[in-house]
Amino acid sequence: MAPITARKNNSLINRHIFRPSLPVPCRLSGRTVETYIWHRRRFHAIQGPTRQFARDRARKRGSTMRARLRKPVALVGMMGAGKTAVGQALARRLGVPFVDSDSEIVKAANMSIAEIFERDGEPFFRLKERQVLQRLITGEPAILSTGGGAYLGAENRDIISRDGVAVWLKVDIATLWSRVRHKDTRPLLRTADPRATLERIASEREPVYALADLTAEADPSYSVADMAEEVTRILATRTDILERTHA
Ligand SMILES: Nc1ncnc2c1ncn2[C@@H]1O[C@H](COP(=O)(O)OP(=O)(O)OP(=O)(O)O)[C@@H](O)[C@H]1O
Ligand SMILES: O=C(O)C1=C[C@@H](O)[C@@H](O)[C@H](O)C1
Ligand SMILES: [Mg+2]
Repeated sequence: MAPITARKNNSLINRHIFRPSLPVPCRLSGRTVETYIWHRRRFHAIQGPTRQFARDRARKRGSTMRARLRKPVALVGMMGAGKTAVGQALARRLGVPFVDSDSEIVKAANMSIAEIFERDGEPFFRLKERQVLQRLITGEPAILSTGGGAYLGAENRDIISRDGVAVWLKVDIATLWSRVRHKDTRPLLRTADPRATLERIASEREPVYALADLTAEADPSYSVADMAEEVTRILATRTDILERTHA
């Protein structure tokens, strides 16, 4: 019989460790059997805590997943706040549909937002935005990402609060700028000094965004998933919005 090399022994051992139902490799050399036993002991030592950890994590995730959204949630806030990116992650997490008012306008018009602004002007865009919001807030639980300027209109705020709740994604200027600076798709930032424009718009709008029912404040270190988790936590502070169905 050809001698079993150390490398071959290891792969055999691994197969038996991860598939313990396989017959014990009793024909292996003494050293291999010792190593095998050592690995199995180690496997059993780590198997318990690892499985417990996996169960805890699944339970934690499961409890979040089993929370039931009771109303439509409209994410509001500045360009680059993450209404679209976080909204998608949040909808997946809660198992509800995701809709985006900007995308719906683009789809309906078959033009980009910049093109609509250019051809028909901002007031026309705002009119379409209001009509789209009215259509999207159906009363069914969903996550609705609004355009950055949508919440400024009093009529839009009424549309949102009639059936749903508004959550402000509050993000500092430096973070917003780092996210929007590389794209020129936002017509309001096509100015000589887009950063100064962003700052001005943010300071004018903040008092209005602050009228939202809830505020989720982003830490600059948050990923999209972290922010979705933070919004979930904030929503869960209101049982009329997010009902936990699993402790
Ligand atoms: N928490 C985050 N961490 C990392 N990147 C993010 C985060 N939130 C958003 N981003 C990124 O920043 C960019 C802008 O985000 P997004 O398009 O979601 O903003 P928005 O609020 O929908 O803006 P707009 O009002 O212009 O539609 C995207 O590339 C997105 O992936
Ligand atoms: O902040 C805004 O006013 C805007 C934000 C985007 O979502 C788009 O709705 C559009 O570019 C206008
Ligand atoms: Mg968006």
